[in-house]
Amino acid sequence: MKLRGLYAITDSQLLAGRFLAYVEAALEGGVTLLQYRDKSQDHARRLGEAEALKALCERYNTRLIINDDAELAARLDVGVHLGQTDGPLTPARTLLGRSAIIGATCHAQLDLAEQAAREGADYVAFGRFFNSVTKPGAPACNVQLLDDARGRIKLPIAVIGGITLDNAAPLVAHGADLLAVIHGLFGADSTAEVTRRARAFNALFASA
Ligand SMILES: Cc1ncc(COP(=O)(O)OP(=O)(O)O)c(N)n1
Ligand SMILES: Cc1nc(C(=O)O)sc1CCOP(=O)(O)O
Ligand SMILES: [Mg+2]
Repeated sequence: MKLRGLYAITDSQLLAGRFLAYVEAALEGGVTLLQYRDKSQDHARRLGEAEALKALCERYNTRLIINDDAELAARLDVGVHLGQTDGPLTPARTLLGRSAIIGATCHAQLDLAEQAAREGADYVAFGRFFNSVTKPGAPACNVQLLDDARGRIKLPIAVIGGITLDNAAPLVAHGADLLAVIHGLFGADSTAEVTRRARAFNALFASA
């Protein structure tokens, strides 16, 4: 499967009261990867929501990724996204198997991406590219890094942080494969608007 297009990420606060409706609206518009990102310790709710997302993803032929939690990913037989403090990639690969998608946060550091590649990641993520409402304190990154990554990084590249329809096109032009978006997708007033945004993010790849 080619990892290219919209990478939708959930946010439990932003999606409170409209969680599945907004996720399904995004899936209607086209989502290459869907990440379940919930930073709480409510394990029962996390399991229930992740199971519901897995069922939705199966209907829309989208791959589900769990943020931070390789054990939950293993329980559901889906992929995982690991940051630099979320545990090593190698045991996660052993736990999840060869066919699972495993992604790694690399901030603005190509050496971290090369290390993730050596350790068997399926994609690397760079960010944050713009001011992020969701994670304002994330280290900053710019498109020069994407130019530098060309030739050095063979894996699909996800970009993240403050991405909207107004600022995403240059990232795709500079080689981003996956646009990882929370607020710029789900910070919308209606399900119809979420679907429209998802379609528009995907259209950026069609014209690149
Ligand atoms: C696609 C993608 N890229 C980066 C992150 C950030 O991961 P991390 O640094 O572990 O921070 P948290 O998301 O866990 O707060 C991500 N989740 N997804
Ligand atoms: C979860 C996350 N990680 C980042 C990083 O730079 O590693 S930025 C970020 C938040 C992404 O949400 P939004 O699209 O609302 O800015
Ligand atoms: Mg993390």
